[in-house]
Amino acid sequence: MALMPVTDAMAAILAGADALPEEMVPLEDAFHRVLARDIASLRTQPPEPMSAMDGYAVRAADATLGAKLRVIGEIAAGKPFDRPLQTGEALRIFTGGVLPAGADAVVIQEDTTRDGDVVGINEAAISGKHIRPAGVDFNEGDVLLRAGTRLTDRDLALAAGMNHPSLPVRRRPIVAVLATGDELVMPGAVPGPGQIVLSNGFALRALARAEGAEVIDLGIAVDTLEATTSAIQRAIDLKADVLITTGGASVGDHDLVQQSLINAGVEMAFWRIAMRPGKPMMHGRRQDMRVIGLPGNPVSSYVCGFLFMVPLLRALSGRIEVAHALEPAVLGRDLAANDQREDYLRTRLETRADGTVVATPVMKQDSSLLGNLAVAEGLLIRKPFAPAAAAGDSCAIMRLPV
Ligand SMILES: Nc1nc2c(c(=O)[nH]1)N[C@H]1C(S)=C(S)[C@@H](COP(=O)(O)OP(=O)(O)OC[C@H]3O[C@@H](n4cnc5c(N)ncnc54)[C@H](O)[C@@H]3O)O[C@H]1N2
Ligand code: MOO
Repeated sequence: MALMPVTDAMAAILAGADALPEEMVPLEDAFHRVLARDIASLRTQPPEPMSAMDGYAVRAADATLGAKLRVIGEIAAGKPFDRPLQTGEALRIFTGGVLPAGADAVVIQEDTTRDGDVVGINEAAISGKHIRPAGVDFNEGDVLLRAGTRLTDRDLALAAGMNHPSLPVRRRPIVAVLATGDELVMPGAVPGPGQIVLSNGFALRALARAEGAEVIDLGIAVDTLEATTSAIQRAIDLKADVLITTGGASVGDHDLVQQSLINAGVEMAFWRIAMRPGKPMMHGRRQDMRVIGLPGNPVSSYVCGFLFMVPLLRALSGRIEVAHALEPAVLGRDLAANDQREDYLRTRLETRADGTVVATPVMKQDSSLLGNLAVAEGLLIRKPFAPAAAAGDSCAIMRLPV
């Protein structure tokens, strides 16, 4: 059977992956959530011209070097003055105070000498200086946050400034993660003969959480059709949007995931892709639940989770950009010609003084090597049948999360 190209696999996984429904959340809970709609400002900021400094509001034409102006009152932030400034007058003003009508400049207090209700001007005023005009930040109706944005800390401050106490965001995708394999024990246990410690789920759940997902750990299913099918049924009962399985994806007698998925009513879309690591990956759907069946090898499961699960979660979250960014780099060592599988090499990255990124793939690329995966800062992509390449040749990389 021909292996499915990586781009076709990605397209199949993303087909129809529309954004989940929207919900309103208080601003305090909106960090890193994805906006469901464009957000327009409910107010103009600042609403009126305001002083940027502590000093004196003046008419620039009056406040020439050596001028003496009569101080007629005081303006603090939130306490405007109720009459316009006349010729020869000044108003004591503080940062954030509303500039009075008639005034067109602020002289900072360091450039003045105060004597009773008279202020001496030691530095001529310049019209407009130290004034923040109304709307200099934004105006009512300005759309400053776009649907599909993953809200940063600064976005929350902006939304607050625009007077939004809550924001419409997309529901978080629910991701259920199931490990399969008789040989698996949890970290901290004493493994029996031939047993190994489960590692895949930890990276995959962290990856999903970092994309804003709500995560359910379905634990470990032993290698029987009954145990695997009933764990898959739990994901269905818990209304998972995405089910991630690891292991049991290949052709061995104990690789039961595909049959268990079919038994649980999942319609399979593909099995086996032209990719290394990750060849036995599979994908299917049961109504709204999407399934990505990842290989058991720890590196294969992580690389495929990074490559396919992350964009799927971004699409379900309504993000504008779902694909991982590709960056240009140069090879740090020679590479042999590639075969028919698109290769995702675990690579160290180093940035030279001139900004060039040098990608040096780790020497051992076996898909069981957790140590080499942990030291890798990126993945170097080699197209199927790429010819041999030499150190210094250009290449393309994706950065792994930090
Ligand atoms: N005859 C063939 N054999 C294999 C092929 C093939 O095409 N023909 N493909 C190989 C490739 S490529 C991969 S990748 C693996 C994947 O196989 P499975 O998805 O069936 O994975 P398992 O056999 O269940 O496990 C593989 C390996 O990974 C360990 N494992 C499993 N789950 C976890 C976990 N949660 N945490 C840590 N380690 C885990 C498991 O103990 C095995 O050592 O198949 C090749 N074989
Ligand atoms: O393709 Mo498998 O994922 O290399 O070990």
